[in-house]
Amino acid sequence: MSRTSPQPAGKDAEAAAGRRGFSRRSLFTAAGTGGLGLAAGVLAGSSLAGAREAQAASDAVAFHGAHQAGITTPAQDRMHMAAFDVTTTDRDELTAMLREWTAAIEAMAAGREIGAGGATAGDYEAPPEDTGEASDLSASHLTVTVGFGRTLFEQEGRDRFGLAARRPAALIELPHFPGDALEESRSGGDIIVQACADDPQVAVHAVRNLARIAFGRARVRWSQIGFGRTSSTSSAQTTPRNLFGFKDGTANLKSEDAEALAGHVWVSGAQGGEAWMNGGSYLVARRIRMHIETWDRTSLREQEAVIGRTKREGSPLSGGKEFTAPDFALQGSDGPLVPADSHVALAHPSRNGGVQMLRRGFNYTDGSDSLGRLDAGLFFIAFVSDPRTHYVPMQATMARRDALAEYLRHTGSGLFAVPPGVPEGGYLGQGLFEA
Ligand SMILES: C=CC1=C(C)c2cc3[nH]c(cc4nc(cc5[nH]c(cc1n2)c(C)c5CCC(=O)O)C(CCC(=O)O)=C4C)c(C)c3C=C
Ligand SMILES: [Fe+2]
Repeated sequence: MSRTSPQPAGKDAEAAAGRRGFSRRSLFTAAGTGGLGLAAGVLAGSSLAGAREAQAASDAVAFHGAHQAGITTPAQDRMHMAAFDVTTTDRDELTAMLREWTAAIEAMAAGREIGAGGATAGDYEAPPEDTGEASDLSASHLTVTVGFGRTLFEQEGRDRFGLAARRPAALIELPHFPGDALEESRSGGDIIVQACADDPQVAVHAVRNLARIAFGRARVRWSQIGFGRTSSTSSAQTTPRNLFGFKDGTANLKSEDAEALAGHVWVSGAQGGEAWMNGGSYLVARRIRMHIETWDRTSLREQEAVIGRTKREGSPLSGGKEFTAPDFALQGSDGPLVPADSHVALAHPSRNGGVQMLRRGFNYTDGSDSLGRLDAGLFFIAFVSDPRTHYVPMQATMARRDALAEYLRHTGSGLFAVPPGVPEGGYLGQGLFEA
């Protein structure tokens, strides 16, 4: 459909630029220097445009690859995670949506507006293809990671999309753990979307636009915004702190450790299972409310004993510096220097059959409750090669024995199969639907 309303000068030129896929930031900057007509001219040829394009590209994370971005990508500062329930019963509509999502994610990750018309250069009588609130922002290291929940494959005995036989055995229903206070409205979902960026508006824009594209085929079941990373996933990053004030992520798996990632994060043919998951991973999400006010009335001695590390440096209580390995055998006058029921003692690989996980969680705050207590905590995210061996046993032990458990309440939960990365011309989950 062609435009029927009067257009501002230069609009056609802008539309042409849009169809080439303009970078959000370069268009904004150029427009700011003297109107859209000039913007088109600048885009067409000046070195300024080239510089801006380069700048936008410099904080873009590659979308295509063997694995999806947003797993080993250095953890960004902000997150918006959304779980979707699929509302269509038509498999072709579902795959069409995944194709449209793939194109949209590819554009947003590169710092471009979605679609040929973007936010302003499309059909004047139709809703824009991009909502526009990120139009003057750079890519901000946006990554969007997509996974599939158990209910996509089978729900209440129904094989909804002819996928039941393709559900990986590792995509289990997580068991109930002691102390769980899970809320249905914060748990589960057919599809998960994890959008991470260094600018909150870019992450929120990504989820909002995917929800808009999904209209009539899927709807948001729950979503969570996280505002501060609680882990480092690269040895180049400093260790951040969680809302209890402790360094979190010290002993995390790092993206530089390819061997550990191969063993503990990526699904491989060697494990057997569904071939469409090779190169993928499993995302465990737990919304863990932290009893902030109780913690804040707890002595520093007790806080450190609960974690098993010092608050200032994050060093193990057995001595050394932040990255010194804890010595669980070293005794003090009252028993082990790192208490046996401390979080670190119970989570350490030596106590869990050698398993490790890639933690990628975020702090969250959702205001205060009716008693004036902060509704805040850790939105725990971990990527593992098999949740049956790499998450369930550890969580079961912690729920029963971890001194930290007294200060926590798990209120949301989800487990999702994250397929491998998308090759050029492919779409998210293609191997599941087309093999
Ligand atoms: C089941 C897995 C885990 C949950 C759930 C979990 C929740 C949780 N953790 C902290 C704070 C810290 N965790 C730390 C280390 C740590 N935690 C887990 C696993 C879970 N944590 C692991 C595997 C590890 C690493 C253990 C090791 O190898 O030494 C630390 C210490 C610093 C660090 O290494 O990251 C802190 C602090 C909170 C507050 C929390 C729930 C809200
Ligand atoms: Fe932990």
